Amino acid sequence: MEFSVKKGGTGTQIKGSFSRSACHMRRVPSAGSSELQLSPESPRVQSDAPPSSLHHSCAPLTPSGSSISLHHHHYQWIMPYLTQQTLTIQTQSENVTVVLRLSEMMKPESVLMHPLGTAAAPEPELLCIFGTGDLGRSLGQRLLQSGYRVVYGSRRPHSCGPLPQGAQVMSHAAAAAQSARLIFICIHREHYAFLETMAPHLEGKVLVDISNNLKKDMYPEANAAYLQRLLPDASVVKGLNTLSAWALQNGLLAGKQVFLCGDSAEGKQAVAAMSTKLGLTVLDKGSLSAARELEDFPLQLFPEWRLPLRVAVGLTAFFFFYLLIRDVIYAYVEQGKDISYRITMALGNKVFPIVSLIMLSLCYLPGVIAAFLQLYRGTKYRRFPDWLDRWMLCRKQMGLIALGFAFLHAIYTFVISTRYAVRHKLISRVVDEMKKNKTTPFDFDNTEAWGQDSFYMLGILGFFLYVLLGLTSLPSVGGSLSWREFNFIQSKLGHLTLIICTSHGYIYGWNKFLRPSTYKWYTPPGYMLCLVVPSVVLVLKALVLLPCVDRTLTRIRQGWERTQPNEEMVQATNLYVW
Ligand SMILES: NC(=O)C1=CN([C@@H]2O[C@H](COP(=O)(O)OP(=O)(O)OC[C@H]3O[C@@H](n4cnc5c(N)ncnc54)[C@H](OP(=O)(O)O)[C@@H]3O)[C@@H](O)[C@H]2O)C=CC1
Ligand SMILES: [Fe+3]
Repeated sequence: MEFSVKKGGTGTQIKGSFSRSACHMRRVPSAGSSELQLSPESPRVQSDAPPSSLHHSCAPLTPSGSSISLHHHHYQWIMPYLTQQTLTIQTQSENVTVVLRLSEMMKPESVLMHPLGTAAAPEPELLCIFGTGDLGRSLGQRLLQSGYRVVYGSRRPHSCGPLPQGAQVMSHAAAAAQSARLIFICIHREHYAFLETMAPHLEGKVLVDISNNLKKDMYPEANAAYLQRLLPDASVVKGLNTLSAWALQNGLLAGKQVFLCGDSAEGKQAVAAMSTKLGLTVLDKGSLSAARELEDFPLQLFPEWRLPLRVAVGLTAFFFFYLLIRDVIYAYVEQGKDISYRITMALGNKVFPIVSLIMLSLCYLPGVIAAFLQLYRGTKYRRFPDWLDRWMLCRKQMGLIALGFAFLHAIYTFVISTRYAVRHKLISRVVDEMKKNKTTPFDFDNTEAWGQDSFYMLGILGFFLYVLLGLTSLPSVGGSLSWREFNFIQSKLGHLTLIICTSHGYIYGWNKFLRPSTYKWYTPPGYMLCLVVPSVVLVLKALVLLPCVDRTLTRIRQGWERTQPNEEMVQATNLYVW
């Protein structure tokens, strides 16, 4: 922050320093130059607190009046020291511009030196809250801590229970009659009706509707719209309803995003300014007609996770029962063996990688479907079908669930060979071989060794890339990457991960594909089934990457259209363009 002071005067100069608790200024005999420079010790002061110390260098004052450019936060702080001076204080921030122009030339001897405490600081803004319930109390406490004055409107001002220290409480009408322009309605919607009787008191006020409902579509109109209908002369702003009393009380607000909507721009601006002071980040959602959308937000339960979770649960259930029948029940029925102990570990370690690989490929499938759709239509200016849109929007969640399953697979793989059943099988095999008097019980199969080593290598590499993809999908990591870097990792490395993991699956079954015993009850094994989707995705992706296809697709994505739209088509297309 830079300060420059130009002060009218005849060779007068001021030397001084400002600090939080004191101000020192003194006149210094003219040194002959013409400007007074104020240069703060810390060049960038962004906080609410005034600069801890501003040392002003000496310089004489010019005859043109004085001006100091300050951040508006410092304006209140510096004011007491500048009373009755010929000073222009200009503070510029997004929405505050304060210009004080005092008529006379600055007379340094008239600078009042007094501690900050005794200065006539402007009174903090008064805010009103209707309702002394959980939310009302927590909100009031937070507002008081942020430097506001708070007055409550209550049905029972004398018996409404403990309220935050420093707040006043009175009847609704008396509270509304106070100077507060913003009134927070912290009352359940069912009780709004009484507010209609108070219409004259609430005329011109900004009413902040924070209410939520217990479920969607409980009422024919949004709560805020209902409030506006009851009180047409007030400006209703819907917002802050995604906050909870608990978060307000515990101060967990910094950077939290809140939504606002309302028909009065001034009303919204006032609520936004207050919210910013509370440390919240405000997002304007437009007019009051968006109120229903805002009221539905707190009722949502992981909306973007719903589809991926359903897919994951569906696939897990399907493959679990499929493998249960093929492995455990088949062995019991056909061979009379009870291997049900495999349900817990062996079956799990088959289901998890299968679901993981299918879900990973489902992250990349919508991308290639979209590419083919654009190629088929010859334009990018037509909306994708809704199902494809929704699918594309939850790719990140699909990927993270796939990563979770891959983690489980990795952990299971570590312990699977240490199990009793495996050790027992191994030892019995050795003993059997010895009993049969074989001289070389441990024939070394080079191909088998190659196959297993490659299988593990691909598994480890695939898992590493999986984790890398997962990490870059975190907002804090992804945010630090450029778009090209992010795209490289999520697209190029993503497809590489898919290739490696699919190869891992192929190598697992490389010598089993043609064996008739693999197809128990004429069903293919799980790992074969799970290779279908990734293989299809990779083949389609390879087709998209063919130079002739890629060229056309790139042109389409740059805005080229195969057919010039005639008027009729434009009309039809307009329905799809977004
Ligand atoms: N609690 C939370 O975390 C959140 C709550 N909200 C919303 O805030 C609103 C208030 O919630 P909350 O504070 O939890 O609820 P409470 O039940 O704790 O408080 C509601 C307050 O409304 C007043 N009230 C009750 N009945 C009537 C009536 N018949 N006429 C007039 N006033 C009445 C009372 O205050 P008095 O006795 O002083 O008149 C009462 O304390 C609700 O709409 C809720 O959806 C929104 C986000 C989070
Ligand atoms: Fe594996």
